[in-house]
Amino acid sequence: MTPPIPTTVISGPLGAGKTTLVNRLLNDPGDRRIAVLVNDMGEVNVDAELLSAETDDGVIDLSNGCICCRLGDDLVTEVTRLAEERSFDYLVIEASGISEPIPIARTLTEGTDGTGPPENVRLDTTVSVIDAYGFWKAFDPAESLPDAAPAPERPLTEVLVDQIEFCDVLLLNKCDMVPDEELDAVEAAIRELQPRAELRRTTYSEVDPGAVLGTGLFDFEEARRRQGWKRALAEAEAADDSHSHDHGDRPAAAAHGVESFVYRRERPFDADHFDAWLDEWEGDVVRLKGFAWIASRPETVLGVSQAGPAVQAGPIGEWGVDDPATRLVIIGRHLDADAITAALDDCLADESAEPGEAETDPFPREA
Ligand SMILES: Nc1nc2c(ncn2[C@@H]2O[C@H](COP(=O)(O)OP(=O)(O)OP(=O)(O)O)[C@@H](O)[C@H]2O)c(=O)[nH]1
Repeated sequence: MTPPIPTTVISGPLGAGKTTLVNRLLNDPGDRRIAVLVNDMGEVNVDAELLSAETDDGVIDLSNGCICCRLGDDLVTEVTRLAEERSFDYLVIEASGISEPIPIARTLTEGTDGTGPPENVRLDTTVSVIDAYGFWKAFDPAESLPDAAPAPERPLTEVLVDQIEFCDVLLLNKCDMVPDEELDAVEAAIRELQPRAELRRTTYSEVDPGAVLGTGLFDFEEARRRQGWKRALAEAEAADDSHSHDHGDRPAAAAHGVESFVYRRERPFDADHFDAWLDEWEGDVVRLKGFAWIASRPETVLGVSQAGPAVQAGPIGEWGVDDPATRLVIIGRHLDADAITAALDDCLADESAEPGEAETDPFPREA
């Protein structure tokens, strides 16, 4: 059997420099023959046109939908067809700026409901291109985010956080537009969200093709484990402990006002108060994730995930063997950890209150 074709998936927010990177790869593929599958949201695939203007062939257009959701089956069909043609030996997929990388990786490794996984491709590397210049703006409540998001329930900040957290290689692009000091701050924040990926600072996505093609860095099992709540929290807590006891390499983050801490309490929240607190986001929390214990549903583990202003919270299981306890990792810039801790403490349920169902239950809540 012929070996499966290695594939790199490139994600990143709108305008970050993905097409610029793909053009570079097409122009300088080394000894590889590359095909590029481009996903754009509009009916006309602008990216495919920009690319095909520079190269004659090898660019395949998958438009008018998002490959991370609606076009999953099309993605499998198309990569299978391409791989069968064998007129190339490396596949690059450029996702649209609003595509979430996890469903794409899942489609390529597990298939969709309608299809099995494409057998003749192998996910080799996931790359995220992040715009250093636009980074803080995505979290700034004063900035109006582009309202291009086709799925209002999935705000772009949340997609951006996914793109940062789920990648093997992260290109921090547009470094020419940002002073070094500010770049250090952006990099420190990204490192809090994504400690593992190979991070490179780039201008016009200039990178050695070997850094993003054929790296062999994608590890499906590892990627799946990373998505798990327990593991994510355990790692964040370990990092938080090392933070307080041994400063390690974290002064860089602290020096730029980027920090993270873990809020732990063995007392449940009042559901309405906690829900109201989640609404009061003031722009300093970049990311919050973890488990919450809610008085109105004492058996239920409430998973909480906030990316910038976007909050999701809903039941993710029962406490079972674990003693119920709230543990939230909070990452942000210029955070006032004491004030946040005090505000969260104000949301704790009255100790004399009897646990039981609330009349109105604010959870689950979607972003
Ligand atoms: N100054 C500067 N401009 C850049 C850099 N990288 C890309 N650009 C420009 O930013 C714009 C967007 O770049 P693209 O490569 O099209 O971005 P994209 O991520 O493919 O954008 P979408 O397809 O809309 O999601 C273009 O005008 C690029 O020339 C960079 O490092 N510095």
